[in-house]
Formats: sequence, structure tokens, C-alpha cells
Amino acid sequence: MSAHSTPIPMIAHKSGPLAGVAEVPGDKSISHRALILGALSVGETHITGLLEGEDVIDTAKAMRAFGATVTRVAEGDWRVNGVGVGGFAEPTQVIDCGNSGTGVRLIMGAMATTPIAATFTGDASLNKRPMGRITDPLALFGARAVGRAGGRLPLTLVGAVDPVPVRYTLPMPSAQVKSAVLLAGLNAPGETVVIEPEPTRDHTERMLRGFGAEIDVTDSAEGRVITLKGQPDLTGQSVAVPRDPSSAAFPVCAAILVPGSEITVPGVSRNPTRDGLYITLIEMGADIAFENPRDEGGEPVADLRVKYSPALKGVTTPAERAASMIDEFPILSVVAAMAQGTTVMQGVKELRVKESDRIDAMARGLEACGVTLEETEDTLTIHGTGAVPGGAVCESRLDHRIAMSFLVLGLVADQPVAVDDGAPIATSFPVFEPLMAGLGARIERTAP
Ligand SMILES: O=C(O)C1=C[C@@H](OP(=O)(O)O)[C@@H](O)[C@H](O)C1
Ligand SMILES: C=C(OP(=O)(O)O)C(=O)O
Repeated sequence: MSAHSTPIPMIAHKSGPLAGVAEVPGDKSISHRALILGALSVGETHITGLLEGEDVIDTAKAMRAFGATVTRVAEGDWRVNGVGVGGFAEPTQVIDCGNSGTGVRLIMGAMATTPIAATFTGDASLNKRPMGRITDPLALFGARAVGRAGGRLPLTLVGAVDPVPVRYTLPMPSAQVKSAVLLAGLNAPGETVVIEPEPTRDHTERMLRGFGAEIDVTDSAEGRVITLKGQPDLTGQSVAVPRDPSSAAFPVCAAILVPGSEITVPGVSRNPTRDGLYITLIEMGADIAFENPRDEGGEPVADLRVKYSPALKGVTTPAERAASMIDEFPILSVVAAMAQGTTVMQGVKELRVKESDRIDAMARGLEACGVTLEETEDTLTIHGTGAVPGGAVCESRLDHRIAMSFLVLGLVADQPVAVDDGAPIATSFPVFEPLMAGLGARIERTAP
């Protein structure tokens, strides 16, 4: 998202039944990776279903700056002609990753073992987020980061001249850190090993294998051990991006909450490392059927049929499930507020370092809407009563998921719910407004 984009105030009103087919955009995590691996391959990569959200467009621009040819053929249909592992050119301009943690962190990994320098920046949200979690392991390969105190952007990364392979245990459950280390390992000789005590989304591992890397994943007492053989020849592939389960979460939860609704969301990824929200919603009593399960492009997908679910009850989400639903806690907290009883979200401190501190952003906005809750550094507890008064303007804090969550709340709260700025929605779900309107949701822009 551009650093100075104009705020778009929005409001959502109580809506009648939602109905229809919600074709949500392509998966954001897979879209970033398809562009980056395409750029690191020899030959042409053909991507269909690419998410054309601002975060991914910023990654496409960055891949061009590192020397790849990236072309948009039609909507969602992109071609990348890569430069091969170790073939990145030194960019002549600052790489602006906008609002995207995934973009900047994976790209830093991808260039860290090539002897070039690049300077990275982002918007006001991204420039507050921690980058030491990336630059620390990249230093083990021989890369050097020079930047602001506290490991914040803007920073310059100087890639290793003679990279060495690394064995690294993740200090926090982060697919971005895991992926940065694996992408750096691509241009290091020998084996790079990442150990993740708690499993996180595995799209990088799946896709590296698909592009021709030798990668082994074994479960051990220490956790998941991922071993990558360095300096492979990656070759361009066809990648069909499945629809994003994190974006699907918004129409799905809206349909569960709005009386009389019934919607279908086709072709959504059901990768087990992304499935925590759906498991949780079913435990709460949601009516979701997973139809036509199939495999598309190496990812399991299904069509979701979702119905209004009147008897939702509070649940506890255990810490070990948090990574598989890390981006879905904001919308889960809306469902929890509308359920009967208490929902406890455990092991969620990573939410504090997302586009915003998502525990604080949800807690303050929900309180303003009349919801009772408690938070600790690592938990969020919501006392649901089956109804939310609403009637507040909530801050979205440059965070797309916070903005969309409060707008879904407005569809069922007694009084309308507004957000001060819906502009960040374009980072991950550019068609959110027409898609929700097409289902019958009353979400509007208001005069600033
Ligand atoms: O690897 C990825 O594509 C992502 C990993 C997660 O971040 P962390 O790795 O920081 O948990 C997630 O929140 C983000 O939206 C996408
Ligand atoms: C955390 C998110 O993205 P990123 O870290 O890529 O900014 C998200 O999309 O919810």
C-alpha cells in the first residue's frame, strides 16, 4: 500500500440474508512465492489465479528490479522469465514492499546469498515491524544488514559474497522466517536445515519441490526438520494459485452470522497448515460443508458451502493451533463476540507484530462496540452474548484484516459499525467491496 494513500472511511449496516457464490481471489502467500520462485528459475513460469492485491503487485515490481521479466497477460494470468538461482541483479532503486511483511521478508531471503546490495522500505505499518527475525539468520549465511536501530525498515541488505549453509531453529512460529532462510539456502553450497518446533504454512517447501529443488521434510523430537540442498537448477513451472482461505474467512464468517444466509466459496485451499479457523468454526457449531475435495497444483482444495449457524458457542483455541489460523484471529474474534459463551484464544502473541498489534486493535474496537473481553500479552478472551450493540467507528490501523473484520461485524451488530480507513483492504482483497455487495452485504464508503 502506498505510504500516503488517502483514507477511505467505510460503514457496514445490518444486512438481510447473504446468498450466492463468492469467488475470492488467489492465495496471497502462494502468489508471492510463485513470483519469487519464478524469478529464481530458468525459463518461463506461468501463473494463473495470481492475487492482484497491492502486496503481491509490490513483489512483482521487486522481482523486475532484481532482473526478472514479469508480465501480466490477463487478469490473474502472469508470466515470469527468471534469472536462475544466484542470478539476481543489483537493483538501482529502493525496493518498496508497501504493507507486505511476506514480500519484504521473503525477498530479503532470496537475495541474501547473492553478492549484491539492496535497500528495502515500506509503508508506515511495515516500517514498524521487526526485521531482526530475518536479518539475524541471514547474517549466519554471511549477509549484512545496515539500518535503523531495532532492526526496522528502511534497511540495506548486503548479500554474502561466499555464502555458507546454515542450520537454524526458528525462535518463533513464522513461515516468513522459515521461507527467508530456505530461499537464502538456495544459493549457499551444501545443505541448509531449518527446524520448526511448531509447524507453519508449508507453501515454500511444496513449491520449492515443484520447481525442482531437493528438499526433505522429516518430523523429529525437535519438530519439523527441513533440509534443502543448495544451488539447485530451478526451472520455470505452471502454478495454479488456489483461492485464499484467509480471504474466504470474511464472506464465510459473514454467512455464518447473518440470519438466513447460504453461500458457496469455490476452490479454496484446504492446506492443513492453513485450516485452523475452519476447524474452530466447526467446533463452535458452524454449518460448513467441504464439497468436491480435490488436488489443484499441489494444494488440496474444496468448495465450501456455508449456512447461517444460529447456535454458535464459545471455544478455546489451543496455542498449537495458532500458526494454522494466525491471520484469522481478528475475524474469529467477531464470531466469538456473536457466539454464546467465552472464547479463549491462546498462544497469539505473534498478532502483536502484524500490520498492527491485532490484539489491541480488535480489543479496542470490540470494546467500543459494547463487547466484554480480556487480553494478556499472549491471549485474547471474548465473552460472547449472542448480540453486539455496535454503533462505533473502529480504527483499522493500516491493517486490512482489522478493517474487514469490523465491517463484517457491522452486518450483524444492532447499530452500524464504521472503520476510519478501508484503503488497506486493497493489499490482500481488492474485490472485497463488490464481492460482499454481490452477496447482499450492506457495506458502503462514507464521506471522509
Ligand atoms: O509466509 C507467509 O506467507 C505468511 C506468514 C504469516 O506470517 P508470519 O510468518 O510472520 O507468522 C502470515 O501472518 C502472513 O500473512 C503470511
Ligand atoms: C500478516 C499478514 O501479511 P504480511 O505479514 O505479509 O504483511 C496478513 O496478510 O494478515
